[in-house]
Amino acid sequence: MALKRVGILTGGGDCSGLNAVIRAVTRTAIIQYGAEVVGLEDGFDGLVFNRTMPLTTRSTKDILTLGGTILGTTNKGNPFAYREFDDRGEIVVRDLSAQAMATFRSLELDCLFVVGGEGTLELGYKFQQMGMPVVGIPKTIDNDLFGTDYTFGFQTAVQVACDAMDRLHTTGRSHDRVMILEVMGRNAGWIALEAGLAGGAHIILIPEIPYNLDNVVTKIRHRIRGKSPFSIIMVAEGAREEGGERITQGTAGTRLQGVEQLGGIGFHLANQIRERIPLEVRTTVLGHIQRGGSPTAFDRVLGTRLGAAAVDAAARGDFGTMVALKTPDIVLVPLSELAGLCRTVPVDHQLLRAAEATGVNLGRGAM
Ligand SMILES: Nc1ncnc2c1ncn2[C@@H]1O[C@H](COP(=O)(O)OP(=O)(O)OP(=O)(O)O)[C@@H](O)[C@H]1O
Ligand SMILES: O=P(O)(O)OC[C@H]1O[C@](O)(CO)[C@@H](O)[C@@H]1O
Ligand SMILES: [Mg+2]
Repeated sequence: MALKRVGILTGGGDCSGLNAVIRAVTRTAIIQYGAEVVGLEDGFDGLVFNRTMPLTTRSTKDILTLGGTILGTTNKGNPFAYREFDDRGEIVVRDLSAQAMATFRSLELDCLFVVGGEGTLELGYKFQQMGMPVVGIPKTIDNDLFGTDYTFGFQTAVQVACDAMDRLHTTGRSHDRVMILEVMGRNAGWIALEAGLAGGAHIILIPEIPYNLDNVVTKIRHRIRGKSPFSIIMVAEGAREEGGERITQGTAGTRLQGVEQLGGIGFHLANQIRERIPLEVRTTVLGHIQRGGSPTAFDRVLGTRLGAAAVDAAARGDFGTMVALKTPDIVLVPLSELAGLCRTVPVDHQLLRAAEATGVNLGRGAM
């Protein structure tokens, strides 16, 4: 189909590479199809409240290397259950999806490119079912989307976490300490696992494998008896002890989201370990540093490939799909196959085998 006017929004937590995607969509739509491109601001809020910005080759010319998203984003603001404070300070929940559909029609868009993780893409799928032509583009540092080898943003987050590990190694070794690094990932351990392997962690704890504390302590004691007494532990924010609960910071600050904010396992683990070993224990929480800053070359290339392929898919009329990396190709996956699913690390994954084969303790089984 001829593309005249297309829209794009970015939703969920930001990550590196979002601007590479925005640039690729904009340039492909203009250069290949002569279309106009409309940016929706702050995720689906832009669609609900008609907040837009024109995107051109000029306005996107210096953003390939830029972190964040020039469109803005939010991990709140579900238009199907929009939470706001009323005059009395009480939370009211309203369905604003019809308002979003009305904006879409008034903007005379041929389609909407929805760049997001599983939460944002589920919303995209709901709008697709209401008649909006949607093409999804998989984003998230968590790498927890089915259907794609990798989401963009993940490799950059892993690189940042790996750099942090390298630095913790030198200080940990110098002081003979146990150094714990807590990383993001929500309910998936991908960042912890890949960055832990890349950074030579001695212990990696992920949500998919509740850890046995005795096991962890045994590994540390084993190292204390050896020639390198220090230990480096990588722990995912969603990790928990066998029989224990995930540790959270309560609900998000504004109370408008209701989603649990994870974090705190690094300090909890430090307290658990400290009592049982003769070394000092220190915790570093990497936090949003993983999401900020310039994307790695891999994420710039992946974002550019996905953005270009998404526009080609729209021009063919392939709506209700997500563009995805199936190495070495970019393929299309139906949004219906992804909705509501979260891809966690399978407990028999080869990455786990490689970790244990090389002596990394995963909080389970032998050292
Ligand atoms: N299961 C769900 N069903 C419908 N809407 C959801 C669901 N989970 C989250 N949302 C909404 O989707 C939006 C973003 O969700 P979420 O925070 O999960 O981001 P995401 O797109 O998955 O990206 P990331 O996980 O990288 O932050 C928010 O508006 C949130 O309210
Ligand atoms: O930006 P916020 O609201 O603190 O969200 C943090 C969450 O978002 C992510 O960075 C991306 O989904 C998770 O890894 C993390 O749990
Ligand atoms: Mg998500």
